[in-house]
Amino acid sequence: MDWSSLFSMQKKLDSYIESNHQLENKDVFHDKYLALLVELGELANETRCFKFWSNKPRSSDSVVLEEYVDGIHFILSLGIEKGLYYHSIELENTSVSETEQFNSIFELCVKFNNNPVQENYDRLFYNYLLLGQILGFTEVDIQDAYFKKNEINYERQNQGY
Ligand SMILES: O=c1ccn([C@H]2C[C@H](O)[C@@H](COP(=O)(O)O)O2)c(=O)[nH]1
Repeated sequence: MDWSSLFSMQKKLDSYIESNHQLENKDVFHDKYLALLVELGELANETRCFKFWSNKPRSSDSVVLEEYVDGIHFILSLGIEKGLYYHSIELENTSVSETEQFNSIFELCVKFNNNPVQENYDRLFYNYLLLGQILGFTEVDIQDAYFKKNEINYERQNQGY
């Protein structure tokens, strides 16, 4: 799957948001890093994968997918901040649980924040895509949902969000 169109869409959205908030000269890497951690928490909450104490069902696939692509936005955006790009490689089949994968991704986020180099970015991006696969989404599902959410993000900016 080719991610280049998403990288260029994200670059345009980020520039639009930054100019809308007069942030062109501010380094927002650390805000975006925290935003990604928050999105990961929100996504885990929608899946309820770790809530062994509750019988309530998880949110619908469409709600989980929308939350998932918020994370894609911030991962793309963090790469763009550092001039990094993800070259797609085929995902392995895995029997790792959702909880284990979330915990790995939190760790990979910390590593990338401490040392934002290509190798750490590739591992973070790859493992986030693997999480998508574990959650049952295809890369086409993910890209389609990204396109929709990207448009919603423009609408929100135009409505004074
Ligand atoms: O510089 C930015 C800031 C925000 N978003 C997008 C990513 C998510 O889709 C959405 C998150 O916004 P909240 O719903 O969490 O406010 O905003 C970007 O793409 N780039």
